[in-house]
Amino acid sequence: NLAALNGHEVRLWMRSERQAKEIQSTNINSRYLPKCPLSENIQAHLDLNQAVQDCDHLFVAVPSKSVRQVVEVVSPLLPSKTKLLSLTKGIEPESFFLMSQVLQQVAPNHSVAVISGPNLAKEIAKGTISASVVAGKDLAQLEEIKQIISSDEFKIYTNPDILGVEFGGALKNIYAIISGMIAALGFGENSRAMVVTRALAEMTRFAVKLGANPMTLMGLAGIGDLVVTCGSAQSRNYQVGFSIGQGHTVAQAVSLTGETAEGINTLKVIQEEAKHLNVPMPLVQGLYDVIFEGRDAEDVMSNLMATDRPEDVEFMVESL
Ligand SMILES: NC(=O)C1=CN([C@@H]2O[C@H](COP(=O)(O)OP(=O)(O)OC[C@H]3O[C@@H](n4cnc5c(N)ncnc54)[C@H](O)[C@@H]3O)[C@@H](O)[C@H]2O)C=CC1
Ligand SMILES: O=C(CO)COP(=O)(O)O
Repeated sequence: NLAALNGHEVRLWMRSERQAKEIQSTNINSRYLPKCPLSENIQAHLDLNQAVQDCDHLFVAVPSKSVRQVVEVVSPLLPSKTKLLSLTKGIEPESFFLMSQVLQQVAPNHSVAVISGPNLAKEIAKGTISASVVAGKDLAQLEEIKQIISSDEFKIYTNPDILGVEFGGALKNIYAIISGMIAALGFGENSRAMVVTRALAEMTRFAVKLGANPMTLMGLAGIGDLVVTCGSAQSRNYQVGFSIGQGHTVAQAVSLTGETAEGINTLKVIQEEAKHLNVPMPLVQGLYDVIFEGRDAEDVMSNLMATDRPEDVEFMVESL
């Protein structure tokens, strides 16, 4: 919608004929954005071939579990000029690939960039002021993306560190679940602030182990997204955590949101990889114990910090 409001022709590929017809006739997507009239520059298409014909930029915004299968279908249909942008925040379990790595593998002859940051979709659709960070090797592509979706209400920053941007966006969903869970358990604002701070330490520790720049996690894709997702009941991951804290099972909690909550899948992948790489992540392990080992949430959260490292911050910036 941001691109369409800037006058660009936007084609939305949809599987539901009812939803496509609704958007074509009313410019409303009642299933996901019921109160946000969409730009008339958006055309809904059921036919993927039509949707990507002569396409300059392909925005991939499906859940991480679907990215590979969708891009495998669409890749052969793309013109050679098409550049790919991933909006998806997740990690592929089997390969431990980030979304940019999946896209690069499936569409090796196309430029790939990623976008992430504090971006609750409904607020962006309502035009509230937001910002995102884009990362990628093709600097022309980053500039084009800025031109396509920037506005007075939506600012785009750039960062060369694709790993840091993608790990920030994927890992923050785990901590949003914890934040919702402790809110439901009656822990206070101080506890949330401690969780957010220690989450940043864990995310940075892990991302740096995988080659990211620690300073990237101090930006929109790290602390920015962590703050909004851990602090807002609009976050589906926060909602899932809150429901779990109320005593619902994970399956019940996920179905209550009715939308995608990437944090459950990301938790499984990160817990396993952190153990394999010997990266201490007590918050990740604690949530894993609650969700997959059936440990009592209150006990786990109360004892959690006993196992954390004593340093407040680990990545001291050398004197500038
Ligand atoms: N909703 C938000 O506020 C934000 C979401 N994201 C990320 O965007 C990604 C997608 O999540 P949402 O759009 O929020 O989820 P959603 O559950 O709201 O919508 C997912 C969309 O993908 C479609 N879809 C699912 N599987 C598909 C498949 N195999 N083939 C074709 N279409 C398929 C669904 O029909 C639906 O339209 C996630 O990784 C999420 O973290 C990123 C920033 C903000
Ligand atoms: O990524 C998001 C905000 O930046 C959306 O968060 P949820 O997926 O938890 O709703």
